[in-house]
Amino acid sequence: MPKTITAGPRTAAGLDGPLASLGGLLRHWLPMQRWFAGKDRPVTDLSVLSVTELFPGCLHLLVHASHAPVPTPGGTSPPGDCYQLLLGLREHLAPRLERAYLGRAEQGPFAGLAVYDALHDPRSAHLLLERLRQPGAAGPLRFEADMAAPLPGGLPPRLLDAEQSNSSIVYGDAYILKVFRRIQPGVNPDLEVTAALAAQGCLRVPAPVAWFETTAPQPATLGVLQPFLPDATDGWTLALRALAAGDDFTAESRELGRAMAEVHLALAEAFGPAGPAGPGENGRTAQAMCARLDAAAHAVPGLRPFVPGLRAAFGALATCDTGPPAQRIHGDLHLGQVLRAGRDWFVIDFEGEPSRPLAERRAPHSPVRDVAGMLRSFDYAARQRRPWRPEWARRCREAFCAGYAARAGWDPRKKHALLRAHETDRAVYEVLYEARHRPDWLPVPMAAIKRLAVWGG
Ligand SMILES: Nc1ncnc2c1ncn2[C@@H]1O[C@H](COP(=O)(O)OP(=O)(O)O)[C@@H](O)[C@H]1O
Ligand SMILES: O=P(O)(O)O[C@H]1O[C@H](CO)[C@@H](O[C@H]2O[C@H](CO)[C@@H](O)[C@H](O)[C@H]2O)[C@H](O)[C@H]1O
Repeated sequence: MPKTITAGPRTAAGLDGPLASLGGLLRHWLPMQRWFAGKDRPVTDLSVLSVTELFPGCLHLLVHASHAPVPTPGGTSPPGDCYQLLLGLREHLAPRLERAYLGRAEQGPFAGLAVYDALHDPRSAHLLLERLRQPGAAGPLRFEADMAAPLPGGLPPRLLDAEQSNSSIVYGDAYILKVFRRIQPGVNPDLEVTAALAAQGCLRVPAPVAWFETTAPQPATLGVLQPFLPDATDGWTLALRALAAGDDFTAESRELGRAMAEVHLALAEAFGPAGPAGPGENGRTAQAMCARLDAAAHAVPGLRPFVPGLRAAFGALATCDTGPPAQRIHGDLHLGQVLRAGRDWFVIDFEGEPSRPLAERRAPHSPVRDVAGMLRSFDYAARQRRPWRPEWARRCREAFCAGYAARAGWDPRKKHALLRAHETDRAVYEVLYEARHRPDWLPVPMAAIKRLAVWGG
């Protein structure tokens, strides 16, 4: 039977009892993972917030990684983050699990056992699906399923190779389980929003069919299972293919704009609009954008010369008093978050920008922010090829906005100040994201920063 071994903070350096010796392995392994958010700051401490034996040979852990506080313009950097881990323990590790290997436990009850990331292990992935098929509890963990849609058993699992913000397992090309890596207290919008849109009858978003959460140390969503679209290709792959072949991508972009407007309408219906932009609302948004810019410029020195030019975009937003009402939005929209199956576009990953606090990600925002995210993505795609194809991106951006306008009833291109400010804010986010996760990609958003700061668009 699954059991909770312990709960409550313990420092890994001084871990006692059954967890002795895991701390050293985690300290080395965690910062190397793509989804680890604190790569730019040394880990000062690791504490285990909860550990549950999910099934024999597999521990479920919530681990808090602390960092030394770094002064920033807004105060100090966040003291750390909580991560979800599933650790396998075996005497002998099969060669196919070598890339999931953390090391060998040296002491305690696991002494001599190989420790590895259990999500790579088909046996653990299979047992995880079995848990979801039989809703119930395991220590602080709760497994829930939409009983209207019973899940078949025995579907072969495969961990998606793509290194992302989370880890996803596909079961028999029928379902996909996203295991969240960075955990914040509260319901994850990727469950909250997809469930609300499903209840709304929105078919553009795969509906959640099962999920799991924890009740300790605080309630939080840990993973969501959704139908897998086996014949779908993501927008990023399609855009790069079109670029490589010299193909036009405007028809797809127009349909994508239309699909996104439909999703926004369904979101407004499901959660309600937050009301028309009141006086001062754009000013408050502009202030928040300025604060994010200052924090990003503090972390990435290359941004600093452009700060005055970028601030002008936020200043223009502050003085403009119109805009579509704020509402729940996607929050991290780009070409990798949309899938095309046949002629239809689907939208996934409603988690929002992973580095923002959950409360902020769940708050209403201008839908222009999502539009800006997608427009930036066309620019990212066009910059993957040499020579750079600005015309290709410009045509896609126009087509996306035209499709959006046709369905939404308002045209993003006519909200110039709003669009420019949101595009600037998104490019600033991207600079920080790339500096932390993919420094080689930094020139891509930096090129947009230069354009936005110097030419204003
Ligand atoms: N319902 C789905 N059907 C088909 N593929 C999917 C589905 N959901 C996600 N994917 C694939 O999995 C990848 C990762 O999913 P995503 O939700 O973006 O995870 P992350 O939060 O880790 O970025 C996507 O880029 C997409 O290729
Ligand atoms: O992992 P997520 O999909 O939640 O999003 C994060 O990673 C994205 C990269 O994988 C990053 O997107 C940026 O790069 C894309 C190309 O790889 C590009 O299409 C996007 O426009 C660009 O923002 C995203 O910002 C980040 O949150």
